[in-house]
Amino acid sequence: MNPSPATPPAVRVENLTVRRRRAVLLDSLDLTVDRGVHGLLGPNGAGKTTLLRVLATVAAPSSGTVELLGRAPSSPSARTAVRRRLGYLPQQFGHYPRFTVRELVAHLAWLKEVPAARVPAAVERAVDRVGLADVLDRRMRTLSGGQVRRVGIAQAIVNDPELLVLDEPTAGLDPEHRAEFRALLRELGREAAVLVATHHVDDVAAACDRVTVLDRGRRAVECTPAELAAAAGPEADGDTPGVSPAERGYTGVLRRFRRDGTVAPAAAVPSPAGTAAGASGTTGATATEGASA
Ligand SMILES: Nc1ncnc2c1ncn2[C@@H]1O[C@H](COP(=O)(O)OP(=O)(O)OP(=O)(O)O)[C@@H](O)[C@H]1O
Repeated sequence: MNPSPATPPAVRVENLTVRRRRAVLLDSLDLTVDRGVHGLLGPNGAGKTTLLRVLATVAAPSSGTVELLGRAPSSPSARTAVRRRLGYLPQQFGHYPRFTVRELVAHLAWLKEVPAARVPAAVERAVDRVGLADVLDRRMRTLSGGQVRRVGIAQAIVNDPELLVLDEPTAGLDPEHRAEFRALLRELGREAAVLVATHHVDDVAAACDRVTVLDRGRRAVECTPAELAAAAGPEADGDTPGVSPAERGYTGVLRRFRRDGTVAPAAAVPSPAGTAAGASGTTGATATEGASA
């Protein structure tokens, strides 16, 4: 019997560098992402959006290797093939204010070449999954900012993508819908590779299997949320009230990375049971190298 060929990772990035004029936005980055939810953390300007734009095939790398769903998106036909299997919520989700929610999501489904007969049901399912079934036939211009963001998530998942790239999906969402979105993220991660950039460290702790912390275009660490929570070290702010273990771990990792230029994987590993900040699906592995309308 022939063994089945190994499935390539959804994302394989090696030595990725992105330069714009004289600035280095991403510096020799390595990243491998498989099925599950992978969080991307980092301060303003760290390069999260730049990385996600490359992974969504809307920005080109200056150098390095990028493979998405097993192929390099280096030709127009390869990019089209990848985009059919990709979902992307950009940081700025542009839309047509006069379209209804149904029309907008259907339009995006059409752009992603979802077979016409499947579009109506796919639209209703995607909109229902983000909790907007009751505004399906409302015009976009009548929605709140948080509702528009959720339509953005609906259009990203309407084609049941194998690779889902979400840039700050919870920006502007109220606490109830953020909690619902975490549950949706976990559900999506069972079927797809999901990359999510956020400033909500606790969203990562609650919904991600792995996390990468970027700083100034470089990777500070890649680990599980439990390892991040356990990595606070003396650099983080003690037991500041209101600061979660995951947030302390994030701060400690960043400060150590800036001081030493590296964060040893061992620093992120010790994770006695119960110290994780609600991490789900963590494997305990050591830190590894790893269209808007
Ligand atoms: N087209 C461009 N030309 C030059 N510099 C750019 C360009 N786009 C982004 N930058 C710079 O690249 C850096 C990384 O930006 P990026 O938007 O990727 O960061 P980010 O981590 O997503 O930040 P934020 O959390 O604020 O959204 C920033 O310093 C930004 O000013």
